[in-house]
Amino acid sequence: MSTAPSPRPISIVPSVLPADFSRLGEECRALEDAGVDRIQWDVMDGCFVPNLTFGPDVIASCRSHVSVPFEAQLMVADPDLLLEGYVDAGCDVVIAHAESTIHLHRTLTKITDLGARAGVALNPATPVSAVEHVLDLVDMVLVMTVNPGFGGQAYIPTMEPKVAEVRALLDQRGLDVDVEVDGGVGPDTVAGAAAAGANLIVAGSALYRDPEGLAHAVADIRSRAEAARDGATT
Ligand SMILES: O=C(CO)[C@@H](O)[C@H](O)COP(=O)(O)O
Ligand SMILES: [Fe+2]
Repeated sequence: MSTAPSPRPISIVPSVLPADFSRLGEECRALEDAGVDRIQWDVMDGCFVPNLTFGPDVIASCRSHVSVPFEAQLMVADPDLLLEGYVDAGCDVVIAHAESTIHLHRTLTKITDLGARAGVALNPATPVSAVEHVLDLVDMVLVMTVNPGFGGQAYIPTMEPKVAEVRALLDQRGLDVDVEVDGGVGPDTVAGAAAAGANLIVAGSALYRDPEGLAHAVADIRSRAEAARDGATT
C-alpha cells in the first residue's frame, strides 16, 4: 500500500513594505513575535520597477533583531552586481527575477555559490517555460500575483493556473521545491493560491490592516491556506 505524500507546510512570509521604515528592527521583531516563518525584503531599484527600497545595509541593520530567515526579492535590473551584498547582509534566500537577467542559470548558480538558497520569480506576463531549465537549481519558485513595484495592489486570480502548472512540473520532476505567491494575498485570496499549490504565502498590506493585529492576521491566513491545501488534496 502506498502512502500519500505529506502536505507541504504553509509558511507565512510578510513583506515589510507597509512597515514603519523609521523603526524596521522593532517591526521585524513584531513580525517574528506574531509567528511569521520568514521575512521578505522587497528590493527595488527604480529601474526594473518604478520604486526604490532597501539596500544591503538596511537589511544588515535588522539582522540581529530577529532569528527568522530573511529572503531578498531582487526587483533590480542587474542582480549579479548585488548578490554578494545581499548575502553578506544576512539574506538566507535570494530571489532573482527571470526577466532581470539574460543569464538566469548563471545568476542562480552565483547565489548558491555564495552560500545562500536561490529562488526564481516570474512576473505575471512571464510563462513557466522561462524557468523550466533552472528548476533543479532553486529552493523556490515565486509566482507574482501582481505586477511588481508596489504593495497594496489587487491580486490577479488568473495566476492560479500558473501556480498549479509550476507545482505540477516540480512534482513531475520529483523536485523538493516550494512555490511562493506574492501580491494582493490575504484572507480573501489565499485559498485560491493555496489550493493551486502555493505553500509560501507572502502578505504585506493584509497583515498590517487586520484590526485584530499581526498575530491574528498570520494565524488567519495560515489556517485558510491550510484548509484550502487540504481540501485540494483530499
Ligand atoms: O513584491 C511585491 C510587490 O512588488 C510584494 O511583496 C508586495 O509588496 C506585497 O504586498 P501586498 O500586495 O501584500 O500588499
Ligand atoms: Fe515581494
